[in-house]
Amino acid sequence: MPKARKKKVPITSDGRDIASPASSNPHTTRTVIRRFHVLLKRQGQLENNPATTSNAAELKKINEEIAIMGGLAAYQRMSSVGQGTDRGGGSERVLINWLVNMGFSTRDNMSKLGLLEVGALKPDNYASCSSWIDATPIDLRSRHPAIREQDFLLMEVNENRGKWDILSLSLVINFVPEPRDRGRMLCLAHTFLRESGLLFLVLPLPCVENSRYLTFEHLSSLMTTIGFCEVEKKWKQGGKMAYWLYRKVERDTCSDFSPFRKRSACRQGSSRNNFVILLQDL
Ligand SMILES: C[S@@+](CC[C@H](N)C(=O)[O-])C[C@H]1O[C@@H](n2cnc3c(N)ncnc32)[C@H](O)[C@@H]1O
Repeated sequence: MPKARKKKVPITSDGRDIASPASSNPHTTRTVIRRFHVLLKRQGQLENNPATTSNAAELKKINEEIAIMGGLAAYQRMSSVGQGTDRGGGSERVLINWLVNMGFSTRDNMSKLGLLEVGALKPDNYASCSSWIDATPIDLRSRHPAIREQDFLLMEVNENRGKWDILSLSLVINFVPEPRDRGRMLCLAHTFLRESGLLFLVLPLPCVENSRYLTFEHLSSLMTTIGFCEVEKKWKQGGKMAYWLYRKVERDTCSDFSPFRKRSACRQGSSRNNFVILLQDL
């Protein structure tokens, strides 16, 4: 007897429903997210390369695979599953904890802290702190009416210069395929923060622990060059995430971006990844 055929589920659906993350085990989630990163990176490279026939063909194949996987919608769904199960909750908990310890939640007669949350999968990550944090969540693709659909890299510079008390880039830099755009994000964050404003940065630990081009020390000097001073850092051996809190300081007038304009190997070995952040002159 022929086998009954499984009913096909449309995997390219654009469900903006944040309440129903795909059921998935952590291993599947990580595998899919990793594949997305590989595809997005290659997509970015091909889009910036000369338009040859073979590049166009490869780009078409990559775009098809991304679409078959469900596009950004599926990536966001997987990330929100990862946010819940894999990491014991969202990274905002780490930031909130640090801010509470710094006394921000108990300041009298102070206006609320204006927080720009870039790459927000949920609209209410900071709801528990609404008495002292005024959060503005944005994302390339909004999953909820309260999340503004906005590319951070295209935000109006003059409108946002010095506007924000806190800016969150949690698992966003590693999503950006082009290393110079990653650097531009960090520079824009510096511009958008008010004097002494705070930047919350989260990266998957392997981006700094096992990259050929980025170590903790290299990241630290890159951030100093941009004009950030480290306030807090949290990661553990064998963990998945690394968290930092930086304070904006005035950028040195003779800040030299040249050591960060090109890749230079910090570590050797074939098992390394190639994650890198590059800076361009301002
Ligand atoms: C891995 S999710 C991270 C979500 C969440 N912040 C967290 O920590 O789990 C990355 C999100 O960043 C968003 N993103 C990437 N580049 C962006 C940009 N230039 N502007 C706004 N959002 C961006 C993506 O659309 C995606 O939803």
